[in-house]
Amino acid sequence: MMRSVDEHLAACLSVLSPLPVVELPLLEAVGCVLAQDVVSAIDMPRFDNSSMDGYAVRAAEVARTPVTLPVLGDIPAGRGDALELAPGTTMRIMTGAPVPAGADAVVQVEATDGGTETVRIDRSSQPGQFIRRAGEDVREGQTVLTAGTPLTARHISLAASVGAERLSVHPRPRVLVLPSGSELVPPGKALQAGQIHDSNGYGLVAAALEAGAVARHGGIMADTPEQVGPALEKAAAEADLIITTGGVSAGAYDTVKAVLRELGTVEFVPVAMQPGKPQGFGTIGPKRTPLFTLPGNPVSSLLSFQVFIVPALRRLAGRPDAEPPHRKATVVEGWRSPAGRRQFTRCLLTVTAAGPTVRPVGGQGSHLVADLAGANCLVIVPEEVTEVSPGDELVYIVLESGS
Ligand SMILES: Nc1nc2c(c(=O)[nH]1)N[C@H]1C(S)=C(S)[C@@H](COP(=O)(O)OP(=O)(O)OC[C@H]3O[C@@H](n4cnc5c(N)ncnc54)[C@H](O)[C@@H]3O)O[C@H]1N2
Ligand code: MOO
Repeated sequence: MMRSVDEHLAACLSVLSPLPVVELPLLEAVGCVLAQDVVSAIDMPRFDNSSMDGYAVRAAEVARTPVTLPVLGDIPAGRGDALELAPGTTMRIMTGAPVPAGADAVVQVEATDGGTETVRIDRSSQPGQFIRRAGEDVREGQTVLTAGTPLTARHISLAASVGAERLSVHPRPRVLVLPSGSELVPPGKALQAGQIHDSNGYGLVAAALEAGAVARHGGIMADTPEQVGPALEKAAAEADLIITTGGVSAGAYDTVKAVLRELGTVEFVPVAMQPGKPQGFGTIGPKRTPLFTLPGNPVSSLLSFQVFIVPALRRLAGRPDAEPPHRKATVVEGWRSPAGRRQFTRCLLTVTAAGPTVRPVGGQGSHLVADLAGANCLVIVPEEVTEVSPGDELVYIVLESGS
């Protein structure tokens, strides 16, 4: 009995919860989800300060211009001693410097002769002009960032402004990718008869990095229980999520499946999708580390990552579940799809003035990595549809957000 894509995803997500909260220095928290509100201990601006390089004045004293006033000193940014502007005088002041007591406006230098002993002021000023008031941005005790916020540069900048040095966050999930197969050798090594380069290991680590995880290639596992067993146990201790590929269908050397039957609670289920039918998910080891066994075919493994592991990583990282894909495009060239299975068709999405259109890219065999690299979206063909025709409107998933 096959499981639907939605049932399998729900089964995987039901055992996952956000990773325990850690405190991280600001720059390590970028991309993580904030787990605790950030409250400001200070007003911002902290003190009334000038927004222009110029002269601190009493507005009433420069109402009629030109007027010449003595300059009694300089206030650079960072000056901290208590200052008071004597009546009938002025002080030079720089952008960001504290406004002296008694002054209620700043005249920008361009409206003066720029003098340092005395200054001629050519333009009158309103009370409050060019003064940034204490607390007008943030009040002491104000919550500036709320738990649940995915932290971007804007949020890190704000946290730094209020002096937060470390933030409580859900950490980035640590993902370990373990491809299996005695035929695999890493790129860079010469291929002997019967061998192929491991592409899944690299593709999946790249996909996990793109999804915001801390991802690592854990090395190729040959199809022997002596390699697979210890590699999985070690991974269970080190990672927050393990991905294996290969060795899970009906082959005589499907070692991953055989070893996991002994090791954990991993369930192997055919899922009603194409490609990517043979799926496995469960937990292993004392920490109950989640583990996905993805099919070995390279296209199937990357596509399964999109469908099941992207949502799983969101859950671990403390992000809310994404909305199901809903954007639609118009098909310009038809194709066939198997009955009873949800097909994820590699397509080229083109956005024109008339709206988005899609056409299939190359062959749909799950070994065709070149054609996958040429696609930029996956079109979702519902289970009951067997024939896709030009003019049909179908939902699609964009493969890379950055392109
Ligand atoms: N008798 C059956 N045979 C197969 C079935 C089936 O239902 N009955 N399902 C087919 C489907 S669909 C898929 S998908 C694959 C899944 O097989 P495995 O997950 O066990 O993967 P392998 O057999 O180890 O490898 C499949 C294929 O992919 C290549 N491969 C594996 N790992 C990598 C890698 N890291 N980098 C690049 N290429 C890799 C491997 O050489 C094989 O060609 O099973 C079908 N068979
Ligand atoms: O399901 Mo396989 O993933 O079709 O190639």
